[in-house]
Amino acid sequence: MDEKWQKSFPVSWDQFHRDARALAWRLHGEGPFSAVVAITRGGLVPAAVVARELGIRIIETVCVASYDYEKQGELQVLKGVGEAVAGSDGGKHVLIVDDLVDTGATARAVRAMLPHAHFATVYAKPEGRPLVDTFVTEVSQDTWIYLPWDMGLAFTPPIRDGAKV
Ligand SMILES: O=P(O)(O)OC[C@H]1O[C@H](OP(=O)(O)OP(=O)(O)O)[C@H](O)[C@@H]1O
Ligand SMILES: O=c1[nH]c(=O)c2nc[nH]c2[nH]1
Ligand SMILES: [Mg+2]
Repeated sequence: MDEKWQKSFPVSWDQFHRDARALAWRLHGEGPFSAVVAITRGGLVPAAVVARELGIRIIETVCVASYDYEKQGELQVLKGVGEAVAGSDGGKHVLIVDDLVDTGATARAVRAMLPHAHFATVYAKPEGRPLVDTFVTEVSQDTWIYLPWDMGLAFTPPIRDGAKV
């Protein structure tokens, strides 16, 4: 692990589903929302859960890439928000969903596209937190969140032999 990341926060599918559902509960009172914009790829999974819970059927994507594993590179917007969802009102009644906010670079870029939309993430780190309207769990800035789609089952050495928390 890069020395910038001192702690790890592994999340199972079960836990992620529970946390995404908790996000939907928090968003329930904020709407109504006419559409969800998922920030790919990480936002696709919570967007599906939230859209199911809140009965939203219009799902749009904004495609952004910035990290190559744990290294942050230049932010690239590969696909913007379609006109049908973006409209002319700056995204009023639109819900933007991502898995997490870290430095806030991704959130800042997408917020600029839809300034009046509601921005929601499952996890938030302190630097990015001010950019998010609704989130579920905060983790420290030096924590790397391991999402379930990036992991597989593997042997873990006993604590006595140097297993890391
Ligand atoms: O707040 P930031 O510092 O911008 O980091 C947060 C973003 O980084 C990750 O996406 P990534 O660019 O790795 O692409 P992915 O969703 O396809 O994994 C994560 O899913 C967020 O979208
Ligand atoms: O899987 C991830 N975990 C993180 O903590 C993170 N921060 C930015 N991008 C990230 N992706
Ligand atoms: Mg992402």
